[in-house]
Amino acid sequence: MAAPTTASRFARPLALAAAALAAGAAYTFFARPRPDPSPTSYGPVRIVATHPDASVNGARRITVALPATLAETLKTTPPVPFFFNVKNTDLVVARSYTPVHIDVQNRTMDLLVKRYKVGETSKWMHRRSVGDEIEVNGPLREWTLPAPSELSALRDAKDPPTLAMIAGGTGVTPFIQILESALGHSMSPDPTAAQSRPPASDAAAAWPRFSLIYAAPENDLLAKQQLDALAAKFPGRVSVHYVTNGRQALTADVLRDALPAPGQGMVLVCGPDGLINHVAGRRGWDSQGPLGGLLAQLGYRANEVYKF
Ligand SMILES: Cc1cc2nc3c(=O)[nH]c(=O)nc-3n(C[C@H](O)[C@H](O)[C@H](O)COP(=O)(O)OP(=O)(O)OC[C@H]3O[C@@H](n4cnc5c(N)ncnc54)[C@H](O)[C@@H]3O)c2cc1C
Repeated sequence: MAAPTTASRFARPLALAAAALAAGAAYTFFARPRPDPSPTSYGPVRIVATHPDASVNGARRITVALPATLAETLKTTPPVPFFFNVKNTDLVVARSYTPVHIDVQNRTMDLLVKRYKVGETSKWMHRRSVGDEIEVNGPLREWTLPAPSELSALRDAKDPPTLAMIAGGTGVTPFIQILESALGHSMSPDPTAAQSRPPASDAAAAWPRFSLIYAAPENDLLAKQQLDALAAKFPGRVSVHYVTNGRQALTADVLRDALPAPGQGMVLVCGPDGLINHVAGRRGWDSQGPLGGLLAQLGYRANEVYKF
């Protein structure tokens, strides 16, 4: 047999090396396990259900399976409210969504996503199907709800303090999350998920009373059935007031009736800019801005109010 030439002697090892490199690169791109989602990195979660919200035309409840590490984080009743960023991989933009139900037994969480006609990511989310993976980053927090005992504004409170929440549109989602966490009551429409929320153990549970004012058109009230069920289950502890005939119907009288008096609670406001301006004055880009609007007229102080 003829001795191999120098070229053919190197050809085989080079080919093997090239194949090994290619395999390594393929492993890096396709086979290496991607990290679970965390506050510092995006990771994949799989959609296991997606259904229209019963009360809103144009909103979907999207249930995703939680990877083990994320399920552990959320099982220990993390401080609320928290949200996840979801990457729209068609446009390489991200939008934030607030989980409205965590199921610890089945290791899932529900996002409630309203579809905006001119919104790209909400429409993209509505087009996702069961089995699709989405990239999420979280849980993230801009602010953490304190217990009443942590608030200097409540030092002279005479009544059991009330946590009041004023929401417009999808601004209700952090409040649904706070209520589920505080009361250990499932906010899933699925009755089999009723016992799957861990008992509340964080600052939210320390609030004796909750009052939610929810402003949105009648056919735009997200999770209305769950909110009504909550008010029925906890009479005296939870009250829900709907304002369905426009922002102008959110008057000082409506607020006076539904809110704790100044010094007797805390008021959270979340929704479109117009609603926040009307109720509590303009929020700064990276600050709360001065308290204004109806709450200032009614005598609340800035340290009793938080604007999302
Ligand atoms: C911390 C946080 C939590 C959020 N949680 C949720 C949630 O649980 N469910 C949910 O559906 N959305 C939530 N949002 C809003 C969400 O992140 C997106 O802004 C929304 O889905 C629209 O994105 P888009 O790309 O489809 O539309 P965009 O192109 O961003 O906007 C489309 C149009 O919708 C208007 N718009 C966007 N968001 C709102 C809003 N919240 N209220 C009124 N008008 C709005 C915009 O002004 C614009 O005219 C949250 C936002 C933040 C910052």
